[in-house]
Amino acid sequence: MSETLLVIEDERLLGAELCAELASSGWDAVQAFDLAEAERFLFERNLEPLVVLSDMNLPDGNALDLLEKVRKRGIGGEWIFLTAYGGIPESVRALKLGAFDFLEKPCELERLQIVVAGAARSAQAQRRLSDEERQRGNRYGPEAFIGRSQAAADARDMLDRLSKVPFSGLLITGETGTGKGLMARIIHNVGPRASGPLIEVNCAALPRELMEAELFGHEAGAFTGAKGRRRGLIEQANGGTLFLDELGELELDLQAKLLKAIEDHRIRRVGGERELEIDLQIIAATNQELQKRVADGAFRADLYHRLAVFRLEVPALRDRKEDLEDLLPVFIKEFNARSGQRVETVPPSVWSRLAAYDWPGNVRELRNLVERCVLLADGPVFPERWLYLGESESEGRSGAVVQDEDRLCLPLDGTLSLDDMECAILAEVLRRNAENVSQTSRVLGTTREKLRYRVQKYGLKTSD
Ligand SMILES: Nc1ncnc2c1ncn2[C@@H]1O[C@H](COP(=O)(O)OP(=O)(O)OP(=O)(O)O)[C@@H](O)[C@H]1O
Repeated sequence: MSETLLVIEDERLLGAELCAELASSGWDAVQAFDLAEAERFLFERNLEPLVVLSDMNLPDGNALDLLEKVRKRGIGGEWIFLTAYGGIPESVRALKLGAFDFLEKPCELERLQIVVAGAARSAQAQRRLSDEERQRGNRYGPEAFIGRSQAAADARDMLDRLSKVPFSGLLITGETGTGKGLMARIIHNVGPRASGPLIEVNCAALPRELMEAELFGHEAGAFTGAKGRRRGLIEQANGGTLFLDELGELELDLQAKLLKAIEDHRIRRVGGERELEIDLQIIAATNQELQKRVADGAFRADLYHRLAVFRLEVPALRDRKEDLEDLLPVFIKEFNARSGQRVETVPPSVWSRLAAYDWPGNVRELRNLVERCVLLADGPVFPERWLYLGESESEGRSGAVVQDEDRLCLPLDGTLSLDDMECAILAEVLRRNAENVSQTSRVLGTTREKLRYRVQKYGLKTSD
């Protein structure tokens, strides 16, 4: 896929010649005529060039000042300076700022190509390193999917197998909070694409009109508000993995575009003319019965079959409660380490209440519960009073959630997690609007998609 190279040159003819020469060797060359324009490309339009080829002295200042700003913002890419005068003091400053090389004007085209190719290799290596660094914190293998149940063991076995085969599509199904996202991260991290990026997208979190540009990217002016060119998430995931969470929420026309991208290994940015080659694996997750949506015509059968060649089904926690015995100590350890607490023992009464509960929010709910209890513990014993398990116990808690006709008061004393608060607010607003999703989303100033996602996440009741 062609990478972007920014030429900053006020001599229009020279700039155009350089762009043409570099475009002939596959670069997507973009020209800025002064520093202000270059700054807009870099800071407002997120151009992300791999290489910048810049004149040193421009009508509105010295390019080293721009390079300094770029470095301060942590923007990568290699810079090559074109200079006729490049005095020693400037060269020293340029090298301190990490300039890649200098080219004297007028420069030979052959030398230009050699220096630019070297800069591109160096910038690509830097990109890989920073991607790896970003992901190092969460590198894990199949053993990170904890649980002693047969279902958890089968899942680990499948994760291991899948990470060894070069699949292009995989579908993970399961209720909210069962660990679908965790599985996707494991497969990426132990598979052959681990050194590439892992890009996660929640298809329910964005309104339809933004989703297409998010996924496929756009060219400048492709639609009202499209300020500059933007690489889409599919393009960003090139060489790695694209994780599409809540795939069932993707609109039908975008499903068709996605299928085409998977089959042709090509995409076109919104408003773009050129096709860009892509090479990535797609992991999709859904907590809906996708087959039923296919039967209802709400989900394309061809995309479903393309992705469901490999399928992983994660059972609900209530169907593998023996996993609690492994999950609970791990989460306690995690939150002890984070908070400096030292919770060590779990009383039998707590164990029996956890085992009797049916966990509608699955492992996520358990993790949130452990976070709350560890943070609020007064000593080494896991505190039973902060369990708040399910509806029967939420009455104790709802004493704290005060309601009257037009307001809802939530305690800020740590007894409710952010998720608990969001759930309480949504449940109450839904109740006041006859459980109607459209009406409730209007009242809350959000989209139906976003609301529906949260309704499913918290298992709330609606009239739909
Ligand atoms: N078997 C497991 N072992 C360890 N941690 C787990 C396990 N299953 C889930 N988790 C943890 O529980 C939390 C919720 O999991 P995750 O986000 O992967 O669920 P999900 O199925 O993708 O949910 P959603 O459908 O709502 O996106 C995460 O913090 C995850 O790391």
